[in-house]
Amino acid sequence: MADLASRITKPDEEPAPAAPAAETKLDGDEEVGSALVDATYDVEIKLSDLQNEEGNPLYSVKSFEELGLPKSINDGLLAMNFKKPSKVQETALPLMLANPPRNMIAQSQSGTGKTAAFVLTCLTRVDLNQKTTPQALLLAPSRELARQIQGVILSIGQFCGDLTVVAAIPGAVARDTKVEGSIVVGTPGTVIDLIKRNQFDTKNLKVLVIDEADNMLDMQGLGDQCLRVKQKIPRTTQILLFSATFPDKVMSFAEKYAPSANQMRLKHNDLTVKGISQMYMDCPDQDKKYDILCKLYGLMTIGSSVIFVRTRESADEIKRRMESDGHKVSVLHGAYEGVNRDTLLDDFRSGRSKVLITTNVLARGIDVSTVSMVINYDIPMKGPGEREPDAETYLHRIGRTGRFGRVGVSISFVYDKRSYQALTYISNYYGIDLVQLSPDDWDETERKVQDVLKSSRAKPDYAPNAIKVD
Ligand SMILES: Nc1ncnc2c1ncn2[C@@H]1O[C@H](COP(=O)(O)OP(=O)(O)OP(=O)(O)O)[C@@H](O)[C@H]1O
Repeated sequence: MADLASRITKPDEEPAPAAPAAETKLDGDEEVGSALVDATYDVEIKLSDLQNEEGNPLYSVKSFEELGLPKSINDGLLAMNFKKPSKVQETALPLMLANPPRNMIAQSQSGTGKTAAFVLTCLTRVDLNQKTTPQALLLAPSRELARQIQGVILSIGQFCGDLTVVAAIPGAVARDTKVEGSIVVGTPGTVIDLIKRNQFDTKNLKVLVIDEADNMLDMQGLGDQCLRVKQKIPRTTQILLFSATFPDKVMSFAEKYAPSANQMRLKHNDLTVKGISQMYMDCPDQDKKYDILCKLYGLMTIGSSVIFVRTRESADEIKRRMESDGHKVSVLHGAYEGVNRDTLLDDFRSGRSKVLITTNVLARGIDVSTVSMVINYDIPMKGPGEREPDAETYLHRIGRTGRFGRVGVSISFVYDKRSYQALTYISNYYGIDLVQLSPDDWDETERKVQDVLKSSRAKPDYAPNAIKVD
């Protein structure tokens, strides 16, 4: 307990200020119009300031044009309102685009634009005139993330002519059809099945991207399937591994999987994103967690939020109870069928549903810019008997908010010695100061959370990629 106490700010202290500093200004939103910006808010964001701040993961000195990308791709970036690359884009892109192609292992904080970095590489490397020949394969751990990446490819590549991108996810490719597209994005199990059934010809693949690579290459999980994919692709295929986390135990395997790779690595202490204010709620016991959750929602008008729980059953149970208490919530986990899952996430993305209760299935990669709060209803644990704190999953979960310079709050619920110790371990691992919230002082809790959220609430219809950059 003493450990956590040294890491947390005392209840009567101010919460850590949300980055960026309160004096910075929020620019209008080019796409949705400046009328949406509430001028009375004094905490405002300016992405260009963050991108000029050395040491910030969004910092860059170059423009996309200087990275030598084709005009059609630059036009796509412009249409998405990407004015300047982030650090991972600026640093990794020239290395990935150099010839002869070299493998890459790249680590960068959550929400800092890794997807565009590898998508730009794929779009630059494939011959888009060969519309039916798969030349780039991107693998992700969930159907939601694969679909999201497919969307990013189609957006960035919107001026690249007749771009064909196939989603190789459960139920998407009929048994008797060939995978015909320049780029394929999928989950490893489905991709292996398609290769086995000769539906997917891999012999022309020039690039293989593995997103969330530490998770994908973990031999307790999807590692075996990723190895099988590698055995089926040409030896010359450029391999790109991306994640916000690369624990040492996976790293040696990653280095074998992508030999002689260029590497971009981060230290534990540099992994957290400043825009996410990390807090914890000291709950009296397990049973009170639910009441505290409802109280939190009752008190606060929060943008969109995600509640992470340990099991599918508790996700369903919390949904049932919250609904019977008059809250409108959605739930998504692995027990749901594919297309249902797509609808659920689409509802959440569009704001039709504002609260999403989920398991670790959505802990990684999902990019919904309106998410201003993440709740760790259960502290993530891993290993046999779930006895070890899962610092990686913690980081990915909280990273669903605070994306690309936005601000957000994460609240982790602790209630007993074990959960308290697990959070202590996680906060020490990343060197973070967690702010304590007390269920006995709701005025103070509300103030601490709202202090952070008011800047993101200034733009209720915050569209993805819609921060205006000077
Ligand atoms: N250069 C840029 N300018 C403005 N917005 C950008 C830029 N690059 C990426 N973005 C936006 O930033 C958000 C986060 O990007 P992305 O999803 O790629 O993060 P990530 O690093 O892959 O995060 P995670 O580790 O959670 O998967 C997206 O909404 C994306 O559109």
